[in-house]
Amino acid sequence: MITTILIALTFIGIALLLFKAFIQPLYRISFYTKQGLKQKFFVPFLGLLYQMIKDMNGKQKDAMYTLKHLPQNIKEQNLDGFVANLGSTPVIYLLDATLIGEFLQKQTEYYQKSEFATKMSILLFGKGVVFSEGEEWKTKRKLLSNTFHYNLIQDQVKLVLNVTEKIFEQQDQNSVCFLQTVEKIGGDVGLMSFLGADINNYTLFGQEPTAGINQYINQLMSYMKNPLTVLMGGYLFNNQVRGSDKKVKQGSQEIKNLLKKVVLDVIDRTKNQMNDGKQNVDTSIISLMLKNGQLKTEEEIDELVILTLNFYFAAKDTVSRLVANLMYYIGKNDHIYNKLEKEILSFKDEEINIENMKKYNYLEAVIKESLRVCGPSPFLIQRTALQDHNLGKYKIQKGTDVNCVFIYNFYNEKYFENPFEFNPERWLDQAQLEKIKINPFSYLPFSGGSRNCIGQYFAMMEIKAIMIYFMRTYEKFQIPENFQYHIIIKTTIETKDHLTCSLKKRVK
Ligand code: HEM
Repeated sequence: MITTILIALTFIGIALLLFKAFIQPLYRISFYTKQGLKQKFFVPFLGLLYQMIKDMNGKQKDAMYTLKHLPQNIKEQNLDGFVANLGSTPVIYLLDATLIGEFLQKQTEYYQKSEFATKMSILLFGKGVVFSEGEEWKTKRKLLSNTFHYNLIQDQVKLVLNVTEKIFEQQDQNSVCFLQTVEKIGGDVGLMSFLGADINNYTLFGQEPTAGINQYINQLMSYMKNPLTVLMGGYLFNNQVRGSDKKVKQGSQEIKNLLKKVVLDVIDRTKNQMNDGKQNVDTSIISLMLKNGQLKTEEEIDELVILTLNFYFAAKDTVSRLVANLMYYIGKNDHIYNKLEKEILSFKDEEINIENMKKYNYLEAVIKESLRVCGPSPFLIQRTALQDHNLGKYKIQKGTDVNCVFIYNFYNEKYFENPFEFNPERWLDQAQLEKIKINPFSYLPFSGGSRNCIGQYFAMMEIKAIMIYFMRTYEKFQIPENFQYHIIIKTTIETKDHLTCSLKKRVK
């Protein structure tokens, strides 16, 4: 009897698995193939992710290899998009720039960030602005936009330069890891500009906070990769079943506790300064919120802690990946390095401020080219359709996931001549610029529409300040011969080994 029940249960289990792995996703995908979208990269449960993992671990050593090479095949050059799966959900990957543009305009009305992409982050760190939707997102975005006003960014250049100098000085000059150094700069600058606080006056897990957070992220990444975690979604975490579930939760709580301490200290300091009649003591969000009569309740303070975390990760991870990759490309292309060095040194006696930064045309071109070739955001955080609607000529069903594959256009001959070449000149050449401008949605390293990157101007200023400081301070570095440029996916796109070089200061 028991054997019969067991056999029956096994059959039901297998049938359910086959249904979830093949029948349901393929049936839902057929709704889109019938409308003319190609089915690509269908793999039970993993979909396109499988191709990226294969590219990352295969001889290509580049998680983005297939997506970058898609438009090389002439038949694939003018695709609207393709449909794959993630779990049993169909995912439409938009390729055509005009369709991407339309999606970005419609994103807040018809979509929200997918549960798959956001669930764990929300459980650990809350929503903040990045994972909020609807009215809640609008309120937070409006509040944050105050801190990104042009005048405020202008005031932050000095802060970025001071932090950059301090952190480069702290490194062992015989072995400077660009990614880790800029991660520290990005994180510190993010918190100082946002909160007006120096996080280095505190400790986390018995070490300096940036190191503590990095240690936690590594632990979190192995936790997320665990097959049981993947299979059970948030269930194990919610019920705190394993030791690792508890450890991951405790870690996130300690990070939040640390930031709450920082926030409370800054609130006290700012209130005291305000009472002393020092108006506009600083331009941090805390001053702005206090002036607006906010930050009176525990809830408001907790929400600010979460916003701070959003900010910290957005500022730390993106800018550091970009600068580390930029260093690799200029390091291996002498003519580009020399031209950049010449431009930066030609202004070496001028103050570094936002106005003077406008003169560095070649630097701007190098950054734009880095964002194209090796930027940290080749696509969006996945979205889920909230209702049936039309996108271009396609009918999109509620529950379908959609993503924009920006990198497809970055590597498309239609917009970028010789797209595999790292060529900053293209951003200074009128004919090539015309080609890029054929479609305003072909180049969106910071995304577009109302949910574009709120920190994009801040990021550009920060990258410029770091690069100007670096080139004024150090002589040309050599990329170690054994360095492998192996692109992987972690929290964003980064290299497996981190470029680490010996640096020599210029003689003044
Ligand atoms: C090279 C640097 C950066 C790149 C390439 C970049 C790119 C992006 C992209 C593509 C998005 C849209 C994500 C999505 O909707 O799925 C985004 C959103 C966001 N970024 Fe950035 N980012 C950079 C730096 C920064 C910095 C320095 C900050 C803060 C100081 C920041 C703060 C944010 C925030 C808060 C959002 C969410 C906006 C919202 O949902 O309304 N980013 N970023």
